[in-house]
Amino acid sequence: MKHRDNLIRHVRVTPIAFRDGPLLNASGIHEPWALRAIVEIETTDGRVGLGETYGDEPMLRALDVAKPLLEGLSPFDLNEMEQRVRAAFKPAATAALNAGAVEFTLAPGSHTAKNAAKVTSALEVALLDLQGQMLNAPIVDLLGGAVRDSVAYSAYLFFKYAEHADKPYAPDAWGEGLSPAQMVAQAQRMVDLYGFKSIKVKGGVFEPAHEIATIRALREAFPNHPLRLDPNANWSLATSIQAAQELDELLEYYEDPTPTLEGMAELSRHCKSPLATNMVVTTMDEFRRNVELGCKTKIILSDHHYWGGLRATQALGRMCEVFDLGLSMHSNSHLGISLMAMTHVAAAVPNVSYACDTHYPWQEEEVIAGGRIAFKDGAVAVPTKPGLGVELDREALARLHEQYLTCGVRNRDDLKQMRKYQPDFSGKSPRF
Ligand SMILES: O=C([O-])[C@@H](O)[C@@H](O)[C@H](O)[C@@H](O)C(=O)[O-]
Ligand SMILES: [Mg+2]
Repeated sequence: MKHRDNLIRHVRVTPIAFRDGPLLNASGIHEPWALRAIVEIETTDGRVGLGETYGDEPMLRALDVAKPLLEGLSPFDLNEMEQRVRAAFKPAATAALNAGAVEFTLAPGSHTAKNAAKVTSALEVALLDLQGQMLNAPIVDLLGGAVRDSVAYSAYLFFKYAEHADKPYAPDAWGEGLSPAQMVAQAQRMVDLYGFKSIKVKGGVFEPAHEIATIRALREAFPNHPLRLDPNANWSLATSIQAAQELDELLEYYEDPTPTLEGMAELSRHCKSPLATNMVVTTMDEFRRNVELGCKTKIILSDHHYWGGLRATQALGRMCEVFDLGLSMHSNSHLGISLMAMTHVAAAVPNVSYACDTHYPWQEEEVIAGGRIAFKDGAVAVPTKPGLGVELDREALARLHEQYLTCGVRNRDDLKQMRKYQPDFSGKSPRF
């Protein structure tokens, strides 16, 4: 049988909800349940390719629209799949879908532009998984082969409460993380458990002075670990400039302290730390505008989930090389299928020059067979099994789907959740 004789027979999307900690951020706080969608693409010979992506309602609807687009394709038709998805999700087509049925409303506002990229990515990973299984090769080999044996991740610290306001299950093992000393303890635990060699702090939560004090405490406790702070654009330009005077000595990079590309460009004139982003350069259009502004935002945090997939992330890597920009990797609450996809692509992009972000240590539950993916010395070994290298644990999938059905969360809303703790929480941004 020729590889192209094997066609796509069925696409299944299963929304899941898994436990997530009370992690604080600029918008508010994580809800007790994080949502993802597990994509399974089945071929005529009975193989199943896996993908993992966002599980909020607009994404589920977008995937519903995308399912029939795979009809008649082979897992090797990535370009044709992408063209079909682009045609179905270009703004006019999206408007028509939205007009057709109110409940069809896809991702709102500026995110509309990302619908095609998000859908392409979810499908591409599952199709690459199938290709790898058919060719008996890991995905990284389909991307040109690994340039490293393992992919380094950073310890991703969050200010956090000890437990959720709603108390839907027993508190996690991490305890409260509010004071600088508690954050040092959180970092120590994460470094001890996983061996991370870089540390990132999710900021934009407390007064900048408190977050700077936390970074100082971490610097003292971990003199050799590069440190990053990410206030998620919750600091005004003036606050970011002022904070830079102290942070410049302490940070490996200063991630999205202030909103807009223009704000970041202005900030760059007043600080020494390189500026990194996953907020102001999220599409090729924004990439071009960053170039027009003189590439003042120096490090791009790629994320295959919204950049359009693994091959698109490789293309982004090339673009960063051309414009002499650094490259790192962003994450959101995710499970092992995503971690594997991130690891394959990071292994195939030579200029991923920083340890990548991952929320994985915060997740207790899994949907893949064989237990949690291991970190050694802060890194995940590049998989060598065919395809993604992971299989679904069907019982776990059923359990996490049941949690989705009963948890009541349908769209992530960190602000609404925060108001359960602080009813007058404004959600104003930038707040400091
Ligand atoms: O999980 C969070 O709270 C993060 O704030 C996440 O939503 C961000 O997208 C992300 O981690 C970031 O680096 O901005
Ligand atoms: Mg960020």
